[in-house]
Amino acid sequence: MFSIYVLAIVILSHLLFRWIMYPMWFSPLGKIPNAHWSAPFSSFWIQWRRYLGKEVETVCDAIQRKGNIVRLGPSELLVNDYDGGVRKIYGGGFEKPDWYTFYENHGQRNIFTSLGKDHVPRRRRITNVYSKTFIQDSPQVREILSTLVFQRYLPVLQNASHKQIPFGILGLNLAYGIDAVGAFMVGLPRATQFILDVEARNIWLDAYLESHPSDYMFWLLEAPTLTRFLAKIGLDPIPKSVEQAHHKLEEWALRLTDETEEAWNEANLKPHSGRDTPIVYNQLRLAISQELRNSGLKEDEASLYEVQRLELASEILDQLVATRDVFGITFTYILWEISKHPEWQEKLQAELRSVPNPLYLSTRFDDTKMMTPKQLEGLSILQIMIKESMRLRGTLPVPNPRLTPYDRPTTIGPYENIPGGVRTNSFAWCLHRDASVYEDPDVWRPERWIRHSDEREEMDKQFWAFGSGSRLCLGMSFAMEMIRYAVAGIYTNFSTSIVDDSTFCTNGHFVTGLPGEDLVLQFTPLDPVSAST
Ligand code: HEM
Repeated sequence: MFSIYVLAIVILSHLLFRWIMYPMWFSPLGKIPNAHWSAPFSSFWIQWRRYLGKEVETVCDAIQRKGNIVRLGPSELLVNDYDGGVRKIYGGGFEKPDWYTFYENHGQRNIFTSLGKDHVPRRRRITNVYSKTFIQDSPQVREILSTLVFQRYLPVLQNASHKQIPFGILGLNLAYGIDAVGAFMVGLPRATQFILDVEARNIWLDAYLESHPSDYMFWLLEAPTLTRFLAKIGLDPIPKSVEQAHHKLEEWALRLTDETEEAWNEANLKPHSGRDTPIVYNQLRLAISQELRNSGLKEDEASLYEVQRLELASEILDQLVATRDVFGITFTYILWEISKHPEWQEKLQAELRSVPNPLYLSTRFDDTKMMTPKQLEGLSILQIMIKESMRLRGTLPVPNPRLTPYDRPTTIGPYENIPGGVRTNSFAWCLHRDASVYEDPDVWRPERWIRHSDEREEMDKQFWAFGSGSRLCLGMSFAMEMIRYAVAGIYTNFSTSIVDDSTFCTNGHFVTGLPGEDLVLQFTPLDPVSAST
């Protein structure tokens, strides 16, 4: 009898030490302030907040109360200290967790989801065509952007402005991003034409929304293993329609890949010209062929191995999904801010119309005389207005999770000996609202980017709209080029004012492109006399 009591006491003491005392006082994470009293013992609290869709406000509140490095769960941290943590975590190549697996297509990893040693060679296949130098010097990119902005996108706005009807801009902006990135990847003739074809656009966007369902993203991102297990025992929390919609997009991407492969083969006989060139596909395809040859496999140039075909399709779909996820929404936020600030809008218009070759929208528009990317980038008012808008709302407020390395203890800020496998989370949203770096962080103030000073250097360093380190956004330079040309095209030719933003940006609401969300603007043509000269 006595020995049973002793055994029970030993077990209880062990459990008490293992699950309460160790995580609270003895673990290296024990020194880090807790966002919630239960954080050392359980992830329930933070996961529940995520489940309720309140992650961002929860972490903002935790930073206010507890500082820039906070414990969210037994093995999970929030890191909002750039020099003490973010730089090391993202610059040091800390691994991505299971969170990203959801973004695989065809069961194949892509650049975004690749892990460990698989990442660098994948990214290297196409980094050169996504580099700023390539994009700014490429005549094909220029042709693509001039076709999309001046022959498709702006005429839609011109039409609305002639009829004096307010225009809901979000759908058009989503379409612009997908059409442009698609044209860059697979060539203009094969890319989508969603700017013009609203019906096809809506079918694709609906399939996207069904396959990325906001009501179930918690399960898909935060609990993929549990979700798979529940599905196996017949308790799948995710409706079948989600997988079906994803499958539909995968089939679509595969068809696009096959069409581009056909064009690739034909181009061996008759090379592509200009904007018809599938720039990214060519690059990927050449790299994959080379890898096949290096591995000793004999490749028949005309037929891709099935795995490579799926890999190409996975990459193409992922980059279009990345564009859908962030580009159109970010671009719409920029137009929203510019529309809210008429005094800055006027400064922008004056700058854009004072250059030697303004981007006037006229039937005589000649893209060979179009402002060059470098000229555009040199327009300071344009630059600072875009940057300030992206500081406030650059992208979806996601945690960009990483894992501390297993092969060595890690130091984050003043906290040493953090073991391997601890999840860290950092949000551009919070870094951009750090009052010690950005004075009055909630205020849209482009002039903060004008002065060159130590403060400006700090602000640039902490500007994290595109992430940092080895997993910096691959599409950053292309996205910035798309934004600059479209914003410049709009404000050379129109003024914008807000008609209705009640479904776009309300307090505590993050736009994801759901039906019902929109930004309705009035486009007023600017001085038609000079616009037709
Ligand atoms: C304004 C538009 C955009 C913003 C704000 C943005 C933001 C980001 C951010 C913050 C990351 C890092 C995510 C992480 O580490 O978890 C990222 C990665 C990535 N983005 Fe973008 N992005 C934009 C447009 C695009 C476009 C147009 C493409 C199309 C090619 C793209 C492709 C990617 C890819 C492939 C990655 C993964 C890179 C890697 O893991 O090596 N993004 N983006």
